[in-house]
Amino acid sequence: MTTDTTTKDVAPGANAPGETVLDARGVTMRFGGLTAVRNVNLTVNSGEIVGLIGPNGAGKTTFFNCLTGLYIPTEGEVRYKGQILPPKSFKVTAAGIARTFQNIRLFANMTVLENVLVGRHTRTKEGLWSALLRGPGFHKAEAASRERAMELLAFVGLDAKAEHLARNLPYGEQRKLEIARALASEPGLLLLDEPTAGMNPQETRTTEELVFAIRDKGIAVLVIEHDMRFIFNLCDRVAVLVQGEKLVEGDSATVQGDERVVAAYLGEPFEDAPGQEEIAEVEAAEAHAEATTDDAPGKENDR
Ligand SMILES: Nc1ncnc2c1ncn2[C@@H]1O[C@H](COP(=O)(O)OP(=O)(O)OP(=O)(O)O)[C@@H](O)[C@H]1O
Repeated sequence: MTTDTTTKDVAPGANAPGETVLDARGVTMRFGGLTAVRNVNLTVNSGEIVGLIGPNGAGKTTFFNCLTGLYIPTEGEVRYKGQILPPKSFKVTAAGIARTFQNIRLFANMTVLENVLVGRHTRTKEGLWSALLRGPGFHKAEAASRERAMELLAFVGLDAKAEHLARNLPYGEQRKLEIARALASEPGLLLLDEPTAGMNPQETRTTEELVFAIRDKGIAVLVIEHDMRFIFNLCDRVAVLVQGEKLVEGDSATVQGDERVVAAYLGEPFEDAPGQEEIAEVEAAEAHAEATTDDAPGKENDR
């Protein structure tokens, strides 16, 4: 598979340099008694690839859902290029945010090209009557849409498979098709939810190149991923969510070197973690208790 990542031209939804593309403030999402996301602030600027990492159940996908209108946050607000986002997925897509899903959501029995054409509906101006009557306006718009869809398929390296059924693509290519479909709405911000899940190392590397190429077209990217190598190679900034809260945010080196992040990934407590002195004290107390127990009468019966 060849991914055309050399094209440096600018995408129709491209952002102006220096622009704050996404500004999420104080986002909290509760499900009954469970607070899945708590008071999270996150910005994504033009030209950036930002990573969102955290252990399973940390609230990453819930946060994505709050950004894309799938959930209305219990508290907080989300702005895209300064405008508060409407609380409906299709309106968020029309505003300029596109996403892929953790579990692939393609139309399995449609062709690769048709899947991308579906992704273009928010950018197609032709109305229902024009489509039904199939007038000249419709045919012109349809031809332009096809041309753009084929460009996007070439961009992700799937143009040769345009007429294949989506369900017949290998898993890694289905993930790329999802990205092409998301790009078809001409976004300024692309959210990727675990884009390399289930991929082999070679596919992961081409996905990495593809994300860089998307950034180079002027589209900002926010990506959730469990593959740390992928994240730290790719991202300008990484935010770490743990138990719904943002624990750390910074460049790859800062985040990788933060001992709270290491602790969170190992499932150890990260708040008030004991220092060397406390550990030595506890070990001494345990040794003392053991010695006392060994001397105590009746210890054999206790075992
Ligand atoms: N619709 C929902 N109703 C109730 N609880 C939910 C809902 N969606 C998510 N949760 C809970 O919110 C918490 C965060 O889940 P979420 O899927 O956002 O985590 P995640 O970081 O994306 O995890 P993973 O890495 O495993 O995908 C979990 O405890 C989950 O069970």
